[in-house]
Amino acid sequence: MTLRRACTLYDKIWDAHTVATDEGETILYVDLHLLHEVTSPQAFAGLAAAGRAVRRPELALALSDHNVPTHGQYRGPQGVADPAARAQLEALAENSRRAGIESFAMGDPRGGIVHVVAPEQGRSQPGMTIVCGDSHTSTHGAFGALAFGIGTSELEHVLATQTIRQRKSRNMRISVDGMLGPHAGAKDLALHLIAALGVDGATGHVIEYAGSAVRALSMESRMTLCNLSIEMGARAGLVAPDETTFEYLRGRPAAPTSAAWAAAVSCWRGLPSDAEAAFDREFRLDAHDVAPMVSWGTLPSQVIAVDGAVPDPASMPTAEARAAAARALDYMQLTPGTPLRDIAIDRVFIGSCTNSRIEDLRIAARIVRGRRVAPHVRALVVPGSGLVKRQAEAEGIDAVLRAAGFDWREPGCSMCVGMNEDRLQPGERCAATSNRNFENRQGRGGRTHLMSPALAAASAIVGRIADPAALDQARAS
Ligand SMILES: CC(C)[C@H](C(=O)O)[C@@H](O)C(=O)O
Ligand code: SF4
Repeated sequence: MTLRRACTLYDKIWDAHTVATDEGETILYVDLHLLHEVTSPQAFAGLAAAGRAVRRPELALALSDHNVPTHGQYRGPQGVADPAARAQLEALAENSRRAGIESFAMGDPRGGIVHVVAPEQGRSQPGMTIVCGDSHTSTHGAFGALAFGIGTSELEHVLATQTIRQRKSRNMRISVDGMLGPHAGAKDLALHLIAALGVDGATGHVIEYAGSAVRALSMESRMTLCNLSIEMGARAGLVAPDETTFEYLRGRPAAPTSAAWAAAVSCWRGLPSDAEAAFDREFRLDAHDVAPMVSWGTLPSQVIAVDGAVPDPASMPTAEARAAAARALDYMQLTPGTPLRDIAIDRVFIGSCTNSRIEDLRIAARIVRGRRVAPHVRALVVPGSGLVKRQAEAEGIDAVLRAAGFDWREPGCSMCVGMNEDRLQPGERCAATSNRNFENRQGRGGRTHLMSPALAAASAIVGRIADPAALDQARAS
């Protein structure tokens, strides 16, 4: 009898992709290389300067997402006013054309945010190694893939060799059991975890999310959860593949078909961590304890339940936390003790690779149906891809949102990062479904409150930070 070491999902993917080891580092084979226009131009330029070719163009996919305007995309890069943005978009189109890398042009309905499009096309699959010059590459871990962000010089190396040099991380399991409450979802779970662990809480670790509450999540929700792993410092976040994963992938353009599908599924079934596998760290959470969450500060860990009040920096446990909270409150122009529900907002942004998939838009539409956005609020919905947009339009979601007063746009990163013209004005306060509430991120002087699509939709209607329960009460009275 041979005794096999009990392995985690992470171990299995790591071992299967190890090409060589060298002085404590491992050369991993890369199955999928995702590219976008902001971090790739220098890598292609470096490659060209070195006279090297792209080794496996068929294992890459390039998307224009950060800089694209959210209207008139059919005009292509020529329609982009900002010359620096236009140059990056043109470079991506030209570089991928030359290298033979699949790329969806601006305005192609298959285009959109790279972390929405690759799963939607069936390119992100269980057991893969996936890299991209973007921190939120962790999103693809929802498929049971090892997916992480890389820097521009690494990007050039992947283009040239289809491998990446890595040091293995520690492995942490976060087990969430029980049922999430009616208005709490994957976003609230992720924000709760970031608050509990801190923005550096998972540094040096690859997280595996497990437990009955995680198993019960849809693929869209698993992507939201894995997306935010990076905001607690993790190298990557994974969910073991299961029937939910296979059902999502079945029939997608790049998914295997017929006999190859059966073979792939049978291989994917062997990926989950062995029952006896040991993790370097374990963290457990009861899903009942997760409330709808809202950020009050300028870090994704500075969050509290929506029925709470702005905390007092003096109540923080360390001098560092007190200083960070005081600075955050100054930037956010908030006073300790103010109930979150009393905070008026100017803007609402429903979008980003965290929350712009069809499930997110369905939730928003369900909440705003038959209601109106508060008169002082400007609200924006940016679907994550052209196909999400189409699907939403087929379901009448756009009509519901437009009737309520939301602006319905074309796909891209948009106001998540303010690299196109969708930005907050100085001092504006925004309820946002994105993942980072850093100073100036959504526009210079802009103030971001992170929350779920359900809360952002409810906040748009009330004109203040709100949860859907507040709307139910208003309707009943
Ligand atoms: C532009 C890009 C490098 C950046 C990232 O890596 O995350 C962006 O996507 C972000 O969300 O801040
Ligand atoms: S949507 Fe936001 S977080 Fe996601 S890749 Fe774009 S800028 Fe980064």
